[in-house]
Amino acid sequence: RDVENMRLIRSLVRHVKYFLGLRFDVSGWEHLQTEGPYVIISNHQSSLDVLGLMEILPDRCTMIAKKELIYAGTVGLICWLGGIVFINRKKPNDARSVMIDASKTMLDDKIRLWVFPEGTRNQTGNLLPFKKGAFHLAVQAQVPIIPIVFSSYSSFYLRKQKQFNSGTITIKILPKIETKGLTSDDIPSLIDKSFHLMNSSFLSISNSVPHSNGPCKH
Ligand SMILES: CCCCCCCCCCCCCCCC(=O)SCCNC(=O)CCNC(=O)[C@H](O)C(C)(C)COP(=O)(O)OP(=O)(O)OC[C@H]1O[C@@H](n2cnc3c(N)ncnc32)[C@H](O)[C@@H]1OP(=O)(O)O
Ligand SMILES: CCCCCCCC/C=C\CCCCCCCC(=O)OC[C@@H](O)COP(=O)(O)O
Repeated sequence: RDVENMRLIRSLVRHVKYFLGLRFDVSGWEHLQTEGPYVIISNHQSSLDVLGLMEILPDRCTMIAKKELIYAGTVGLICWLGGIVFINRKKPNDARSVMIDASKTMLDDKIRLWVFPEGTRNQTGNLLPFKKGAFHLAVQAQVPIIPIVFSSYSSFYLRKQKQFNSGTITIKILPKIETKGLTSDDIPSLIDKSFHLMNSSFLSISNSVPHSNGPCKH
C-alpha cells in the first residue's frame, strides 16, 4: 500500500479509453506544475471519471473515496494498493477525523489528494453544492486547491437509458487557489469561489464540445 503504486495503476488504466472509444481533450496542464502537496477538486459524474483522472494524475497523488469501494473486488484491492484514503460517509465524525489525519499525512509524506467535493456521482446538468471536507483539508494543510472540471458526459453516455457512444471529454485544469493564511472562517467564501468557478467552467465546456464521435463499434 503506497501512493507510488499509482504510477503503475495510472499507466494500466490509461489504456481503457481505447476500448470505450473515448478521447480526452485536456487544457491547463501548466496549472498542475505546482511543487509539493495540493488538493485537487473535480466534479463527479460517473465511474468513468476514473479514466479522466488517470489521464492527468500527477505523481504522488491519491484519492479520498467512500469506504464501500474496498469491498469492490479487484477495484477495491487496486484502491487499497494505491493508498486511497477511505471515509465512512455514514459516520461523518469519523470521516472528518480521517480527513484531519490526512491533512497531516499530506505534509509529512508529500502527498497530493484528489477529492470529489460533490460527495456523490451527479449527472443533473449542474454541480451539486460542495461538501466542506476538501476545503478544510486544504486550509488545515495550508496547501493550494487545484480545481479541475470534466465536461458533461450526457451527449454520449446516458446511464438510465443504457446508452453509450464513443465521445470526447474535455478536461479543464483551472489555476490554483491559494489557502496560505486562511482559517476555518474563510471556508464558506473559499467554497463559494471554487463552486462558481467550476460550475461556470462546467457549463461552458459542456456546451461547446461536439462530444459524440458516432456510435461505438463494439
Ligand atoms: C479496470 C479496473 C480499474 C480500477 C481502477 C481503480 C482506480 C482507483 C480510482 C478510484 C477513484 C475513487 C473515486 C471515489 C469517489 C468517491 O468515493 S466520492 C464519495 C466520497 N468522497 C466524499 O464524500 C468527499 C466529499 N465529502 C466531504 O468532504 C464531507 O465534508 C465529509 C468529510 C464526508 C463530511 O461529511 P458531512 O459531515 O456530511 O459534510 P459537510 O456538510 O461538508 O460538513 C458538516 C460540518 O462538518 C465540518 N467539517 C467537514 N469536514 C471537516 C474537516 N475535515 N475538518 C473540520 N470540520 C469539518 C463542516 O465545516 C460542517 O460544519 P459547519 O461549517 O456547517 O459548522
Ligand atoms: C458503458 C460503461 C460506462 C462505465 C464504464 C466505466 C469504466 C471505468 C473503468 C475503470 C474504472 C473502474 C473504477 C471504479 C471506481 C469507481 C469509483 C466511483 O465512482 O465510486 C462511486 C463514488 O464515487 C460515489 O458513490 P455514490 O455515487 O455516492 O454511490
